[in-house]
Amino acid sequence: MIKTHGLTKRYGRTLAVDGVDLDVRPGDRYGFLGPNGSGKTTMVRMLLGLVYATSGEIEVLGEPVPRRVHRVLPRIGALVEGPAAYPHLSGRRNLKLLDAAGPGGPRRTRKSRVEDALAAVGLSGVDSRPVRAYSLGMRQRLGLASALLRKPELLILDEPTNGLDPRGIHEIRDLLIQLNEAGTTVFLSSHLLAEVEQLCTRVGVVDKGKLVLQDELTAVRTPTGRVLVDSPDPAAAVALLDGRLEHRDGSRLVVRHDDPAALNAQLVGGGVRVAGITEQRRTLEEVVLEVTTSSADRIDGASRPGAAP
Ligand SMILES: Nc1ncnc2c1ncn2[C@@H]1O[C@H](COP(=O)(O)OP(=O)(O)OP(=O)(O)O)[C@@H](O)[C@H]1O
Repeated sequence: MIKTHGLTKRYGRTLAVDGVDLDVRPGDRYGFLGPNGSGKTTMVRMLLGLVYATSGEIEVLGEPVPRRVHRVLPRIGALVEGPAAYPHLSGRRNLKLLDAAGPGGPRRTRKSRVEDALAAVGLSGVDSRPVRAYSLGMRQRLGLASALLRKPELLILDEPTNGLDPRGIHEIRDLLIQLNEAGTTVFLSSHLLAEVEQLCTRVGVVDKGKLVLQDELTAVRTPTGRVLVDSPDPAAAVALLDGRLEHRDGSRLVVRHDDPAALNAQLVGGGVRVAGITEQRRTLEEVVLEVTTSSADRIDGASRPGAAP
């Protein structure tokens, strides 16, 4: 779906993207994760032919970009930082103009295409007020609606939940999962670990322009060699565990063990009731901290004494 080879972008002395080999496969919900300033936006812009690479190759939907980007763009939906819209027109009017401008489909079905896109992003009740009166979250939703107008095979989204409140984030996540299950491949950039962990099936981690990790989320989140047990008979469980108990918090036990099924059989066989049992896996945060260096510009700039808030 998206492949890059040795993709590099230099702005003067700044190496914004450094030799990235991206591999986004059909059906992925791919999270491109990195702190602010790590090169995510530059990467997204290069994929869309908006910025030229210094070196390296890009292929999107089997076509070389930027050379054949005109063939690619009608098949994808994109949302890049600060979605553009005519501020004096309503969201609905903006979408109609956008639909008319592209190879969206016949004019008589335009209204239904626009209403479908508005409904998908939770904006169907929007009135005729101009876009300049929209909140940041509404603008973001409108941007997503424009990305959906052409029922794209691939969505490329730069920080799609920027400016949304928790409910909005939840709705957009559900929408992206729904679209993905209906066949759309989703590529999104984000600096939010939790967002990627909850939404994505595959993850790429970028650090100072370099791709330091790329894999399926389940492969990344490897087992820790611990099993989490919840039992209404914790004391009896501990007695059976033979020194393998690592931690106990009320009815919850952390046990050094790598086979939850075998442990469950042992506990139940010993007369211990088990309310819940799962294998503990590393969190995405632990994995990311391991593969990235400390991020110079993460947040610390604003918290320095005397720095502007
Ligand atoms: N047009 C430009 N001219 C010069 N430097 C740039 C330009 N665009 C980006 N950069 C630099 O390239 C690096 C990567 O920036 P980029 O915006 O791609 O990162 P990002 O991960 O998207 O960050 P953010 O989430 O803050 O947008 C930064 O050091 C940035 O200052």
